[in-house]
Amino acid sequence: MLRAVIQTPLCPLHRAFCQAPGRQLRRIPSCPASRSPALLSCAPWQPGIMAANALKPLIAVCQLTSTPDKEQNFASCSQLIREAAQRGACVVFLPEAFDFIGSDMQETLSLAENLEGAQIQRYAGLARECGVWLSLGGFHERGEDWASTQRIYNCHLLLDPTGHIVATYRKTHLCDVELEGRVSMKESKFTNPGPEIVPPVSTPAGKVGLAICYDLRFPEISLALTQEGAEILTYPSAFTVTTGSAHWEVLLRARAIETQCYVVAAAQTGKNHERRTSYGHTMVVDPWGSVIAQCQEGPGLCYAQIDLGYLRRIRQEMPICTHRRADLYGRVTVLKKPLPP
Ligand SMILES: O=C(O)CNC(=O)[C@H](CS)NC(=O)CCC(=O)C(=O)O
Repeated sequence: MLRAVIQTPLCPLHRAFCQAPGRQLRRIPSCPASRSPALLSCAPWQPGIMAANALKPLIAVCQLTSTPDKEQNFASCSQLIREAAQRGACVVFLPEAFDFIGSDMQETLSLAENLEGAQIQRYAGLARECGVWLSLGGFHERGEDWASTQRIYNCHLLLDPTGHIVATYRKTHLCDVELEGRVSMKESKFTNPGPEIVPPVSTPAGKVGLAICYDLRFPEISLALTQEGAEILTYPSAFTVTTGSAHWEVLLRARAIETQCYVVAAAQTGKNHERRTSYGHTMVVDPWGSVIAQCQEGPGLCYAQIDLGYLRRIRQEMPICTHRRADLYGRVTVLKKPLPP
């Protein structure tokens, strides 16, 4: 029983309960993380659980309904980040377009800022104040070439608890998709593709590989990041309802299973503006492919504990990375200097 408790990613409520000496671990029905059957079992508190929890850092994943109103979006994000920090999360993940979702291309371009702008400054302040790492998925960034291209980048930033930007990844696969009568997206009309894949970054939860939304459909990038040492793959997203209901969970679990990484996917949910609704289903998948946390409908948070011991055991017991046949199909890696297209 103790074993089951130690291996179970406990939500912060469970964790708090579990750490109280002599208490029973109980299901808390209002907790969105308590979906998996393992979380519903009762177990007596035992010494050692606290130590085991300390080795399994807690992460928080945010689900939002961004609109064109930047102030309102910041207020929503900061509330979630504060709540996550209070519950003890060390890394907080925000979805693609956490800053805003414009109602048309012109509005999107006019609301975009550069990395030195007020928006990122405010998030740096929040990271410092709360003492957390922040994964800011999909910031609408006016890059250095803004004046000449009049296009932005879709930029995923990682901030450390001092508010420093420790990594920036600019979305490399742009979503140009036309499903007649249902979905129409032409991201390349207002976005430049990122020039490179960024090596994973060490955080207290593990080594984080950065990607964004539509990148999820390209297993090559997840494999390249894993071969560079990633333990946690991140896909901050704003999936459509049509494609999300068909593909979202399958793709996330497939990426987790084939790379043996944790997969963290913060998502937009609900009605962003008159003509846009996002799929939601923010989730965390473990390296075995189990969904260990998931948000309900609407804005909110879910939590998971990252157990790198569990990840290592899976990779040891099923060492797929040593079974690759690079002699047959080549090797996918992060190229320091990408080849010209
Ligand atoms: O444009 C913004 O403001 C924020 N960015 C997005 O919403 C992006 C580009 S349009 N959306 C996707 O990539 C959806 C992918 C998707 O739905 C799929 O792969 O099925």
